[in-house]
Amino acid sequence: MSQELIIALSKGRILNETLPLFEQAGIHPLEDVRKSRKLIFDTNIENVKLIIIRAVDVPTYVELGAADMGVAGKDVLMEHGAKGIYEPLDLNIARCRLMTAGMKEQKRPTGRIRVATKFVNVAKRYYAEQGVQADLIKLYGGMELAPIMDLADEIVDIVDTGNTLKANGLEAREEIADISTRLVVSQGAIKMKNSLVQPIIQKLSAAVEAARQTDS
Ligand SMILES: Nc1ncnc2c1ncn2[C@@H]1O[C@H](COP(=O)(O)OP(=O)(O)OP(=O)(O)O)[C@@H](O)[C@H]1O
Ligand SMILES: O=P(O)(O)OC[C@H]1O[C@H](OP(=O)(O)OP(=O)(O)O)[C@H](O)[C@@H]1O
Repeated sequence: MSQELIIALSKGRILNETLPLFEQAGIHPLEDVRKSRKLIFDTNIENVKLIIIRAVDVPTYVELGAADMGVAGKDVLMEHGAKGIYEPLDLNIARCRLMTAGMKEQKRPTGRIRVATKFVNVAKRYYAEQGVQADLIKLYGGMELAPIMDLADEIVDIVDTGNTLKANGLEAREEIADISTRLVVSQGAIKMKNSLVQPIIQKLSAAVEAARQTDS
């Protein structure tokens, strides 16, 4: 029996940029994933299937081997910890920065601070490295509201254009990491399905390079 390969794609913002890269690499779903309520899709390659799940769940599927490969933001991978997951390729999409931010022209208070974020693990590590005592407040979106409502002194969030910060009277403070979307591969797939995995990495790598050339 031929081996099956499962690739987990993040739905939401990344998906629109991921599908054309996969198409260029010779893999496309057999139906329009944006119109379907299905979560698992056959592709033009008989033994390759796509699952389309929330971005935060991609590292879990790949780490536990329920998916062989995945596509997720570096922010999500950093937050998850992504132990034992290989990260062979930067797909160079959804580029943004993970930053601290606070109310415009207000300094960070001295002593303990309250930090609201989706990225509690990354934030905890970052403030500890900076020698800042931080109480983390887990939120699931709209982080920019937290300092306005005096729920937090600072936030840790994604910044792209900076428009969301500006529209809410906040400013970026420190950069924690440069973020882009990565291709990840499970330990098991590297060991047991390398003959399926390697050609996909190579073709995606060529697609990323072609996109880079078009952009420049
Ligand atoms: N404003 C942005 N500009 C560019 N890239 C972004 C931006 N916001 C998030 N990203 C990147 O895109 C990824 C997916 O973003 P998206 O907004 O779809 O996810 P999410 O809000 O975490 O997902 P969900 O809707 O499941 O909660 C993030 O993990 C990050 O890497
Ligand atoms: O710098 P900008 O270009 O304004 O982009 C940054 C915004 O984009 C993301 O939010 P998203 O739209 O995913 O909503 P969320 O807050 O619900 O996660 C992020 O959390 C910021 O709020």
